[in-house]
Amino acid sequence: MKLAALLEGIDLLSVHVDLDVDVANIQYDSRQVTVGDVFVAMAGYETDGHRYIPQALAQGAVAVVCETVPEGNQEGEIPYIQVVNSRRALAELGCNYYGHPSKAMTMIGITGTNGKTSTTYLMKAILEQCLDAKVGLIGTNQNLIGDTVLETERTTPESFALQGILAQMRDGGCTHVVMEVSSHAMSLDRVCGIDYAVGVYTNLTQDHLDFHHTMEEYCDAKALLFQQCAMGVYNQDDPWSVRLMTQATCQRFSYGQKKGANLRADHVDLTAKGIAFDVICPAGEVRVQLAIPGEFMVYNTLAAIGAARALGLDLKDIAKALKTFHGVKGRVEVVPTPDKDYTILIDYAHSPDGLINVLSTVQGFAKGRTIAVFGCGGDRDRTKRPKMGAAAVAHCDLAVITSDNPRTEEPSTIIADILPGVEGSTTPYQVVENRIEAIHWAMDEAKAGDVIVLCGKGHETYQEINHVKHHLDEREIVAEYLKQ
Ligand SMILES: CC(=O)N[C@H]1[C@@H](OP(=O)(O)OP(=O)(O)OC[C@H]2O[C@@H](n3ccc(=O)[nH]c3=O)[C@H](O)[C@@H]2O)O[C@H](CO)[C@@H](O)[C@@H]1O[C@H](C)C(=O)N[C@@H](C)C(=O)N[C@H](CCC(=O)O)C(=O)O
Ligand SMILES: Nc1ncnc2c1ncn2[C@@H]1O[C@H](COP(=O)(O)OP(=O)(O)OP(=O)(O)O)[C@@H](O)[C@H]1O
Ligand SMILES: N[C@H](CCC[C@H](N)C(=O)O)C(=O)O
Ligand SMILES: [Mg+2]
Repeated sequence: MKLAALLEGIDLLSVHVDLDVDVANIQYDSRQVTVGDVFVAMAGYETDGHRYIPQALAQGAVAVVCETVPEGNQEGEIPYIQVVNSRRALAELGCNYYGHPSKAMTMIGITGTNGKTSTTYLMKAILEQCLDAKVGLIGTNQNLIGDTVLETERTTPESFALQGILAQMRDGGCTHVVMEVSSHAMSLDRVCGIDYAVGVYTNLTQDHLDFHHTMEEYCDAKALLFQQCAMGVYNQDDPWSVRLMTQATCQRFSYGQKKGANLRADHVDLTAKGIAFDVICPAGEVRVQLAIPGEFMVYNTLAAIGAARALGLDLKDIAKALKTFHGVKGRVEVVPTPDKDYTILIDYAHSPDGLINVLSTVQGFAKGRTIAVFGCGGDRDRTKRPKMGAAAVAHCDLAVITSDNPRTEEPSTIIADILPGVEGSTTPYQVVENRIEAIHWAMDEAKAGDVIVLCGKGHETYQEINHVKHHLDEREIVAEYLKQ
């Protein structure tokens, strides 16, 4: 593809390269550059891509896209294009390179602290059943083209990779894409160039303050989605929704349990086996049943119904589709414990609000004690750690404090950050630093009717320590210990 075609529509400050040159690929990591590529230099949080321009050129880059004039360009021999914002340029290059795949499909973007993954799967099931559509899904657990799985590292991939995935979805026959849009993605322009038919907001509670610094900044990052969609479907019961929608440029459709919501849940019935409620909206009323427990699932279900209604789907068809939904890996997932009189659940709660929600749900139906096994991720928001500790002991009967993904931090330091939130509570707790031993400890401790909730790792089948992912699948740990 010619460089000129790749740059179409992009705001350029200056051009110092032959635009007729053929481009093989686009790279934002110099280490990936091969002959014929364009290298996009981006300033980051760890380092600055502008530093690696010489390396990219040495490896055969035909042009560099950058924000500042490359160092060492005294002779004027570096082929570069200066732009205002490299991250945005990378996204726009991606749109051009792959032929704007998002324009060929109906795009649904879901944002919020908790519930994004759960809601994307609900939405995919609704679209497949109601429209017989082939649906692409992008999110934390995996990317899906219909039923074909693509592994993923990020909740929302970097923009260029994202456009590549969307192209695969378009070429694979998808008519709809449901995707999680993280706040990092909004702040770092990963979804730039995508026009969403529907944007969905679940909720906002503390997480990622290492990156966003304040809740206001975090909210405003998510709010950007509602300047990039035609219809915004939002949780009216969430206190941040007012601020979130202040800057919105889209049409609005609210959901919630309180009066005044455009889509409302009433006569909510919560049991150990799932949820049931009446959905009331201008199009009519229908009883919805879902085989996943938890009041938070009422909200995720409302979010998905709201998005489906925004696309014009029939309310009764939506309810029918939800009846057969079987859940998401690592979200309130039951682990087989044959011959045992206690239950084990795996869940992805990794924020104070996530813990409150899943543990209070379990306390609502557990016949015995609710035993929470949890830790906090390393290299992430430190201020959420004592709050997660306090949330856990307030909503369980026994807390087992352990490691999550320590990343580059000392596990004992992370646990020391959790403990101030736990101390002073009357709920007993035990520290077992090694996660496998912590699970064994909880299983040894469990009595008839108890429910052990393994929190935080959900679908993850690894533990990340010092940049290395070590295999750790909680399903296998339980199964192997039961065999012994
Ligand atoms: C905070 C954050 O999101 N950082 C992302 C950001 O990194 P960065 O800008 O700090 O990059 P950097 O390491 O400083 O490097 C700057 C530039 O120099 C380049 N470079 C670097 C070294 C070199 O030798 N050559 C070179 O060209 C890098 O490729 C990069 O383009 O841009 C990188 C390139 O796309 C991402 O890989 C990186 O994600 C990091 C790894 C990350 O952990 N992100 C997490 C926090 C994240 O995005 N999470 C969200 C939310 C999760 C959720 O709640 O669901 C997600 O969407 O997954
Ligand atoms: N609507 C909700 N409100 C609060 N907590 C929720 C909600 N939905 C799910 N949770 C809890 O949060 C955990 C994470 O849910 P889910 O994976 O759907 O969220 P997410 O927004 O995709 O998270 P991430 O940002 O890490 O990808 C669940 O395992 C559950 O414990
Ligand atoms: N997307 C979230 C996932 C956290 C999962 C949990 N297991 C942890 O490592 O904290 C993050 O990157 O912060
Ligand atoms: Mg997710």
